[in-house]
Amino acid sequence: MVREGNNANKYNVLISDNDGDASFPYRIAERYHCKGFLGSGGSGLVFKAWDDMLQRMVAIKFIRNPSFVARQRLVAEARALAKVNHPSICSIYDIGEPVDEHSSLFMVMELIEGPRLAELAGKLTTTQAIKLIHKLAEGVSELHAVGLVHNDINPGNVIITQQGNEEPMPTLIDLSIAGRPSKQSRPKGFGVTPLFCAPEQREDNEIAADMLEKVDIYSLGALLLFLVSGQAPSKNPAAQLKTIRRRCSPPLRKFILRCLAESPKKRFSSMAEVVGILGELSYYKPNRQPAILAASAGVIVALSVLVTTQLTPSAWSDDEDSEGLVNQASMHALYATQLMHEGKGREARQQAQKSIQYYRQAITLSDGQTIEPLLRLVDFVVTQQQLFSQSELSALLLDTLSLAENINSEQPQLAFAMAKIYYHLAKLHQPRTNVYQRWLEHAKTAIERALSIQPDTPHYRTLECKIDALQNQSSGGTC
Ligand SMILES: Nc1ncnc2c1ncn2[C@@H]1O[C@H](COP(=O)(O)OP(=O)(O)OP(=O)(O)O)[C@@H](O)[C@H]1O
Repeated sequence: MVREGNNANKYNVLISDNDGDASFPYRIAERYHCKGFLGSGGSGLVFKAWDDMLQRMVAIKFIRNPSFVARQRLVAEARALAKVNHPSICSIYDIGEPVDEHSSLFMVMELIEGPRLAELAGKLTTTQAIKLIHKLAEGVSELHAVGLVHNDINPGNVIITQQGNEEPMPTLIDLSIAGRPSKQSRPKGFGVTPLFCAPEQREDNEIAADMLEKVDIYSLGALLLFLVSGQAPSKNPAAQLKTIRRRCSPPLRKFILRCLAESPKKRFSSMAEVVGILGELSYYKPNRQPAILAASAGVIVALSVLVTTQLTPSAWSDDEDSEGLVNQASMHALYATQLMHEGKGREARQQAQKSIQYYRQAITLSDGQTIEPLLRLVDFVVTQQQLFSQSELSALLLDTLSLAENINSEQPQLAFAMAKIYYHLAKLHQPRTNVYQRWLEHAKTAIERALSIQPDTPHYRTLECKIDALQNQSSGGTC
């Protein structure tokens, strides 16, 4: 059967249900062979193809109606994709020139095959949902770090892949309306998906430059709500969340509501902050808390008051396992974030210190059997710029490094954890200082060690690229 409808375009391309019969809408470089139609959006038609030269399957995006503006948009999308290297953001391979007068530009990218996030709504456990959105947030945070905002994160733009027993990996596609925060004209209402876009994206007023990233924060919160409840956000997400109390702990509810705040100013300050909190939430297990805590399922403050007044690290450390200690650390970390948001910096700092204390105990107790507490401590410390000075953060990382050095293990994860510590130590120091260069060299050696044991681990590759980028930056080049 041949279908046209939604996919009709200037070239009257006919797309067959039988993958083998599909053909590209216009002629492109001969090395690419059409292997089927993947999908279409407002401006593009995407096909699966075989790249004869590099002997691999790829996805190719064609312009639906080639015009000067459409070509500019494709180039802008390609450039946006080229700026980021993260497993949660679709990789770009090339952008090709027209081959004759009836042809146009085309974009060659990584082929991502799997279900859309939309198909998983309501089917994952809460922890799986948090972990998935955590990975996605890491990718979006990389986008923000290079000055881009996605603008249209929705369940149709995230494809889930899974290799063997590894955890599912979400990949964000379609950066066609990704914009720079500094840009004057934003893609107002253009192409965005109404149920998942921020309220300000539906209005006519210009969004202030410092608020542009908040639209992605809103959409990520909306995706998480969608995954745990099976429903898109309604006008009253607080009421919606109450109906799924059993699946949604008080800190998670609070997190989602803050992402979905009507006013962008009330949302989290940055995607990096969102990444940090999702990391904590993925470890938070309400059923591991004492009954009295579970019963006080009101707000995180109630939980935290109990934490601070009734529990001391030493009281817990005697009979607590490493996982329990990490859970305690997460609670204090979440509370620290809450206090910081309320402007209570001193109390927030105390909670952050408690969290660090618990993480340290967990690292000692786990004795190298799991590297998770070490990585989580590093991730927590480096997101605390508001609470600790640069020299304090540096001292905390050095302290963590000595804990890591005491672990006697050949695990690649340990090398990865150490690479991460060295990388952040370098980031805390001024470029071109001797100590900066030394940390970077150590980071490079450690990540190479991890990669020599487990070469195809995406997050090892991502860190390697970040280290290379820092090295290039200090020598004036780019990654
Ligand atoms: N890298 C990829 N791998 C596999 N399938 C893809 C890939 N990129 C896009 N697709 C498929 O093609 C469809 C259309 O892609 P996309 O949404 O990027 O097009 P678009 O026209 O730029 O979107 P819009 O203009 O609506 O923002 C997607 O919904 C998806 O099904």
